[in-house]
Amino acid sequence: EEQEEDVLRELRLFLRNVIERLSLDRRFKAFTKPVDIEEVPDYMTVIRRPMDLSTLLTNIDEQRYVTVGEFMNDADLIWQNALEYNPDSDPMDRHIRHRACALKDTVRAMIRDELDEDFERVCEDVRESR
Ligand SMILES: COC(=O)[C@H](Cc1ccco1)c1ccncc1
Repeated sequence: EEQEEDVLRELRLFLRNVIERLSLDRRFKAFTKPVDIEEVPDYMTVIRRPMDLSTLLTNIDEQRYVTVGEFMNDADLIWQNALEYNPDSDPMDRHIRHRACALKDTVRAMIRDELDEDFERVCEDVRESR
């Protein structure tokens, strides 16, 4: 009902703000758009579920996330894919893995510091009611 739509609207506003702030951080430039499969032709053979910040934003606008947990399942793909596709000891791989771990820690810190646990519980009740 209306109150449920108000909660989901507030969730989308919170998640869009998280994405906006991550996208402004220069460390996370490589994660802002899908990996270019012209530049990296084997990417789709290695990574089954590509994810990036612009796709997360599209998913938010398409109302795919009813809880922060559902959002985190997709957000985690960004850093998990980066660790999986760039596993070598060469400096380039180490650099993108360090940035992927920074992305993971930053998202988790934002949610821990800024998301009210009662609000997330209401979102989970909405998910269970559907
Ligand atoms: C999330 O980004 C990636 O996984 C690509 C993979 C990639 C390899 C070659 C071109 O792109 C990446 C981009 C920048 N620096 C390292 C790796």
